[in-house]
Amino acid sequence: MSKPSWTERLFGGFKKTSERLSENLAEAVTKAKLDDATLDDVEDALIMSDLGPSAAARIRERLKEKRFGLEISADELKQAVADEIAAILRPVAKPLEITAFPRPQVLLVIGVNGSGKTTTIAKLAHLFVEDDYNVMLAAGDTFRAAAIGQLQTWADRVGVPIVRGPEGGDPASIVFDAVKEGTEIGTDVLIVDTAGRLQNKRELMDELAKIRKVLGRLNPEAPHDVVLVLDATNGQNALSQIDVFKEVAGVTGLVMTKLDGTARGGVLVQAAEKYGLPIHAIGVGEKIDDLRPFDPALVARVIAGIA
Ligand SMILES: Nc1nc2c(ncn2[C@@H]2O[C@H](COP(=O)(O)OP(=O)(O)OP(=O)(O)O)[C@@H](O)[C@H]2O)c(=O)[nH]1
Repeated sequence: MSKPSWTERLFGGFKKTSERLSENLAEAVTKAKLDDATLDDVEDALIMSDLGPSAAARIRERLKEKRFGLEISADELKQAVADEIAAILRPVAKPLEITAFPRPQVLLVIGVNGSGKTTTIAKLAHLFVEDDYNVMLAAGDTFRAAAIGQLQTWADRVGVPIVRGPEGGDPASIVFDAVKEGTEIGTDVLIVDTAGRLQNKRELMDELAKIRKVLGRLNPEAPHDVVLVLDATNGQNALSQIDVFKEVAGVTGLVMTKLDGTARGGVLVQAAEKYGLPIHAIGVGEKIDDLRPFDPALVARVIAGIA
């Protein structure tokens, strides 16, 4: 059997989310014409699918403006909802671009333990390597020896160099060494793993501030990107992490992981609507090529359950 295409995997990954919304929308259309009762049901369906009250109300209003009193089938409704979801997602879809000069472009990757941070770093490295960039990793999560080992394994698998220090070592000095070494060997992108311990905001803030200070000495523009990795299966909790990390770490963009196997993919729309932060990519599996740049029209269709 041939390997499924990325689109097929995306549909497969989002299956639970799209089934939920698609069923809820189909149930909403019990009358031929779009009236207030149907719009209420659509709004409820969107909220139940984790799109959040604000995006749901916005989509309801847009549908009302465009279609009120007109005949609409379940399929047309799904398409109309997909169009509105795409309109919310489009402004935030922004792939990570390597534009920094001087190089390397420094990406700090943050997120709570288990969010998929390490895997996402490896997947991003793989994407950049595929685009012919020279990539280096820095093991700035020195809190646990296992985290350093895990990143090393991924670096070997992807075939990129890694700068690491001992467990409990100083992340800022590892990042400093990495930028120096990266500059010498012509690295385009330096991806820095960090210990995203939200349990202690102060410690995390201090650690990131120190990394920034050290980086700033080498290149005032660095870090160029502060990417927050979120686990979609955490639903609303993932969204509250945005609030905290925005305040603590100056997040510049998001990657949402584990959109496969959750019915909560709607949180992606909620995140887009509520925060307006760039969404760089989405993760739909554990394999190295299970991360792709974020395509709003495709994702909107998948969420609305249009094959
Ligand atoms: N299904 C699925 N699993 C994922 C995805 N991304 C990561 N994972 C899995 O989630 C688990 C945690 O991923 P890690 O990358 O180790 O997460 P981390 O945030 O670095 O966590 P720590 O290693 O505990 O700091 C691993 O088993 C990954 O394989 C995804 O998009 N989909």
